[in-house]
Amino acid sequence: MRLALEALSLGYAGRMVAQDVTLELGRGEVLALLGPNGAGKTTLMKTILGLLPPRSGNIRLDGRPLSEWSRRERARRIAYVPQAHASVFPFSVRDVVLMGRAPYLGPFETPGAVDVAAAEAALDSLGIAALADRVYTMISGGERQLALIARALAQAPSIMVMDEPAANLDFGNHMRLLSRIRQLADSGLSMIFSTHDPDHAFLVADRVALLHDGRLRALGRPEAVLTPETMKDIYDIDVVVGSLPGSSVRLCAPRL
Ligand SMILES: Nc1ncnc2c1ncn2[C@@H]1O[C@H](COP(=O)(O)OP(=O)(O)OP(=O)(O)O)[C@@H](O)[C@H]1O
Repeated sequence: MRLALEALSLGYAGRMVAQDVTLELGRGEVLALLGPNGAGKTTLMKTILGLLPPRSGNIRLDGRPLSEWSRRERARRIAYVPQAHASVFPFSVRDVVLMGRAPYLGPFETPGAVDVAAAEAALDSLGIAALADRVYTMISGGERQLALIARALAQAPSIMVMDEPAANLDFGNHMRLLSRIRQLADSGLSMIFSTHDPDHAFLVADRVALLHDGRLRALGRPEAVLTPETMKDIYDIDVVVGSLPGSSVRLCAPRL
């Protein structure tokens, strides 16, 4: 098992966000993290990344407690894609992506040919090679999001944790990203991504973890977890779940 959360409690000083979260993530598995605003998705991701200590319980990476991994070792295994932010520093997109190579460089070492090649390959694989020389602060929110995903790919991790990765993307890039997530998983990368859209889970996730009211309310295959009953219970919205004629993919539509 790549990642195991064992009876994990998470939160901030004086504020418990969720308790008793137990789940495992296997090689090449895609896990979608859903839950209402404030349910604790970002908090859970920060805890998995070692940015926030667990309140109790354990996290194991490749069977070894996360607390025993050095920051550098951890960064070679887990990459994080935050929500696109506007950096204040006018780095080129290529340099932002090259930052993903930091865990492989010594303290004063500058990136070499292998690092540049990894950055270029990551940019290429997302179809944004043309952005390489643009200034990160002067591209669109969606382009920044793709650059951050390229940075994570350049890091060559075995697990990628993504906070609403499709939030800023147009419909085309959105669908291309989801299919890229599936391809990367099929090549062995394990993925956790948060989303507010149940259809994202239906499209690419192997399993869904649903956080609500301080608990892991459900964990399982999208079709087992994202039912009209659960959606009503969690979001107080009536939905229909089904497939369009000629398609096997399930979709979730509101009954307004
Ligand atoms: N730095 C912090 N200190 C204290 N409480 C925080 C902090 N950041 C978030 N919280 C609280 O922790 C809870 C979980 O927040 P979190 O950001 O993990 O939710 P989320 O599921 O990612 O929400 P959203 O869907 O709105 O992004 C919320 O009640 C939030 O107010």
